[in-house]
Amino acid sequence: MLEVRGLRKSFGRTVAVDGIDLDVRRGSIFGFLGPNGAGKTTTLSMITGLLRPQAGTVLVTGHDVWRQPGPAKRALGSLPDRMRLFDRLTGAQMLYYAGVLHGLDRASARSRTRDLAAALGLEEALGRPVRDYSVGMIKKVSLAAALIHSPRVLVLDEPFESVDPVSAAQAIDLLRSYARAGGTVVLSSHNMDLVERVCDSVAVIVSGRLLASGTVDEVRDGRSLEERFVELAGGRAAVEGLEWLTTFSD
Ligand SMILES: Nc1ncnc2c1ncn2[C@@H]1O[C@H](COP(=O)(O)OP(=O)(O)OP(=O)(O)O)[C@@H](O)[C@H]1O
Repeated sequence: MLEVRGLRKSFGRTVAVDGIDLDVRRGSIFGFLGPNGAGKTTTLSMITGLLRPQAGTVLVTGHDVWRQPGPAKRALGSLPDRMRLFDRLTGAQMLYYAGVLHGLDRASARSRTRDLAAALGLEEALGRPVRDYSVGMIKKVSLAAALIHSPRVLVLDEPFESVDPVSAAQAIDLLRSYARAGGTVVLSSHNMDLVERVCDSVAVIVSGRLLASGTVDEVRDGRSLEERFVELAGGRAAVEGLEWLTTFSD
């Protein structure tokens, strides 16, 4: 469903993504892991067509995101990082807007809004402006907006960030049933427990390069995913030179 080849992007002298290849199968949930600044958001933004790569190709359901943007983008649902929202709309208006923008008729946009709000625990919030939402509620309404047109491929940048455990469990149930029905999910996360619970396969990106990819068990290689991740990311830095921190200001 998703085929990425030789993806590359620099910002000035910073090489953010340095030749990434990825394949994600239909019906699977793929986790994209990496330390801060590793290149996850840059990669996901190139996959969804928000950012133009300097080299490489992205095929979504066989369609090139840059050469055939129409069919590729119709197949995609996306939750970008730090997305600017039309936050004077209420949650219900925002989801209705996302639905009709993707070609749903009005009645379907309204009924799917209700279904998604129920599945993600957003019913009480639907009538309030999105700008009054908490960070976690914004994630949930953005996830609902990504799902409303039932895309073939979902690309979610840190969908669980700031989301409480009950809501995260609801979101995971929803993603699992979506994947069982043949949907494909690519998500990035720093939460290793959630990734181990929800993902079939993972890839670890460090400094713009993939250092490991495969099933969760293959990448874990007999350890916990967190231990393996820390090792791939270069281990923990020793806390030195911060003696002043324990002198306390008073
Ligand atoms: N628009 C930009 N202009 C300049 N540099 C950028 C820009 N976007 C990203 N970068 C740089 O590219 C690198 C990769 O950033 P990216 O946001 O993809 O990392 P990330 O893995 O998503 O990090 P995090 O886990 O902190 O969200 C970083 O060094 C970042 O500073």
